[in-house]
Formats: sequence, C-alpha cells, structure tokens
Amino acid sequence: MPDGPGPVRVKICGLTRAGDLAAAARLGAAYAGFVFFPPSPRNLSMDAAAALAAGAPPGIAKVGLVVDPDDALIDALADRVALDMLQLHGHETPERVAAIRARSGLPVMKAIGVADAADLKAIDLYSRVADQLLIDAKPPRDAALPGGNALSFDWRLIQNRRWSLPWMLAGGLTPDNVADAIRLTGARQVDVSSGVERARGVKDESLIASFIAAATGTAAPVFR
Ligand SMILES: O=C(O)c1ccccc1N[C@@H]1O[C@H](COP(=O)(O)O)[C@@H](O)[C@H]1O
Repeated sequence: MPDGPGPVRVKICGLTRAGDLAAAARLGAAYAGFVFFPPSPRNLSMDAAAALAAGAPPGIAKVGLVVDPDDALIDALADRVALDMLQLHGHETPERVAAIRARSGLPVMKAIGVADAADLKAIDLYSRVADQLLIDAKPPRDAALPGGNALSFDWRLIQNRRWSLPWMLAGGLTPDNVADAIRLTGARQVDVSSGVERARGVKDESLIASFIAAATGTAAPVFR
C-alpha cells in the first residue's frame, strides 16, 4: 500500500447518494467515505449506509467515518454495513484505537489534526496501533465539526517527512490545490469532502472528476 510509486489514491468522503458513489468509483477513486456523525450534513443512517455499501461497485474500499464511537456503534457497523476500514476522527486514545480495531475486526485509520509542529508528535503514538493515518487540518475550537470544514493546514509542516505506515493528506483540498499539496508533501493518498461539493453536503460529479484528474495527473472527462 501506497507510500511508494504508482498513482496517487483518492478517497472521496461524505458520499450519501448511490449515483455519486458510482461516479467516484468509475472515475477512479480508491476509497469511498461514509460519515456516521449526526451533526454532519453528510451523516448517514445505518439503513442508508447498509444499502449504499451493498450496492457499491467492486474495487472501491468503503470507509466508515466515526467520531469517538461507543461499542454499540462499532458493533452495529460491523454487523450491518459492509465496510473495509474505519476512520476514527475524534479524540480516541491509542488504547481506544487498538480496542476498536480488535472489536470491529476492521483496519483503522486514525485522523491526526495538525495546526503546528507540536501536533506531529501524535503521529508516532498512533503509528503503533493504527493501520493508516489521516493527516488533516486541526479544527478551530468553535468548529461544529471535527473535520469536513474545508480548512487546510500549512503543508510545509510535513514536507519531506516519512512515516512507517500508509497515510492520507486531508483538509481543504480542492481540484485547484491538490496537485500542489501532493508535490509539496509527497502524499500518495489524498482525501476530500468539501472540495468536491456544489453545496454543503452535496457532491458534484464534475468536481469529483476534476479532483481525481488533478490528483492523479490524468485528463478530466468533459461533462456537458
Ligand atoms: O465530512 C464530514 O462531515 C466530517 C465530519 C466529522 C469528521 C470528519 C469529517 N470529514 C473529514 O474531514 C476531512 C477534511 O474534509 P474537507 O475536505 O476539508 O471537507 C476529510 O478527511 C473528511 O473525511
């Protein structure tokens, strides 16, 4: 998995509609993210997520995004939704990450919020217990959501840094800035939500196409 050569892998997060999921897969996304966090405009009910995941095209990895989940939510997801990975986007401790991984039987990706160099210390801590890391902008104190806020961090903080496990870059990525972000950070995986939306929580197929083309260095299909 993807720290070396090969095309950059893209995760489209916050998918809520089967048509957007199908488009993301067709356009080459490697991962589809489903949000289980009621305050989010991208939140899915268990029934909606189960149906979306069951109808997902083969080959796209389905990631369940949760925020400080309790055991009941982990058990319900493991039982009812055909997921390939969990994304932990709250204040889960390393011990809790390990416990969720064991309980769910799924690989876990831990989100690390970055605002300054001190925040990077968490990376070593979580590298011992997670399967992947997601390096995201740290949300401001008054933010309604712990992620998905279209905010970037200073990518120079992670320039020339390498870690022992696969990681994704996230936070405020768009079709216009993702190529620069990849060049500067060396990321081989990128994650986007707001940057491919035409309104908050509403994905746009042509933005998904432009984002994947910009991230992978391919030509975007023309939409009429
Ligand atoms: O997208 C959400 O609604 C969300 C809610 C709670 C936690 C994380 C969320 N999204 C994740 O945040 C990052 C950055 O998103 P954006 O591209 O800046 O909008 C991304 O990993 C999303 O998966």
